[in-house]
Amino acid sequence: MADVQVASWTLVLPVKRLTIAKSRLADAYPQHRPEFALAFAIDTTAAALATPMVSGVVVVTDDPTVALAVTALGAKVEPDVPDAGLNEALAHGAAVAARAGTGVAALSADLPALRPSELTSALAACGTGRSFVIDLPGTGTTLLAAGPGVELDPRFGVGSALAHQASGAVPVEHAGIVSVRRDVDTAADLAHAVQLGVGPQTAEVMSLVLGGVIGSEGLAC
Ligand SMILES: Nc1nc2c(ncn2[C@@H]2O[C@H](COP(=O)(O)OP(=O)(O)OP(=O)(O)O)[C@@H](O)[C@H]2O)c(=O)[nH]1
Ligand SMILES: C=C(OP(=O)(O)O)C(=O)O
Repeated sequence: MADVQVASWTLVLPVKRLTIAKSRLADAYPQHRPEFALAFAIDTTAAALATPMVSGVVVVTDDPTVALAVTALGAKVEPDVPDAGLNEALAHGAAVAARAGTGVAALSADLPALRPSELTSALAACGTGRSFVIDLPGTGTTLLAAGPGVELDPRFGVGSALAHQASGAVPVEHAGIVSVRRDVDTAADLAHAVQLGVGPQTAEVMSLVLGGVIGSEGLAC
């Protein structure tokens, strides 16, 4: 737990257009890749909104299906910055989120196993400055937090764990927050998330896949 805790957080979740999202799942799940991307975003948003320390969620997306689904859950939607990429989208979302006067944290929207209790632990470990959670592979970032009034300064992308550390953000203790660290990029990541226990939308798409034509798409390990 951080020495001085931030009581309330507004989270910023980025979601690409479903037509292009989760391209690394395309080989294993050619028919259900967009459905998985949508399901991950919904399950992540729902878990974030069910976390007591989270007072609001801003989803940055240009995708109308995602926008409709997350609005129904209670999230606010902000449009993407055209052709600017992930960090610009997050910086824009963070500027909007900061109006709440809370801490602001960017959270990957591909955490289908996310548990509110573990997100609570991760946020409780974030200080009043900038903190981040390293993904399970150990090189990326799943959460970047900034206390009230502190600029988020997101540096997501390949090697973002090192980039965030080099920019002065403090890594959060790993123990007990596996669901916050389990982002799903590949079929093997998805198999691991299923083992941890995924949210209802992802479970439903998975059962569609498993009930489909055996051999055309399957649970890769
Ligand atoms: N709004 C927005 N979200 C983005 C953008 N780029 C990535 N994201 C989201 O950021 C999160 C992490 O991105 P990636 O893991 O690279 O996801 P992805 O780009 O869908 O996956 P790949 O196509 O396999 O690289 C996912 O929730 C993406 O939807 C962007 O330019 N704008
Ligand atoms: C965007 C990131 O990675 P990935 O594409 O693996 O989700 C990151 O870890 O900063």
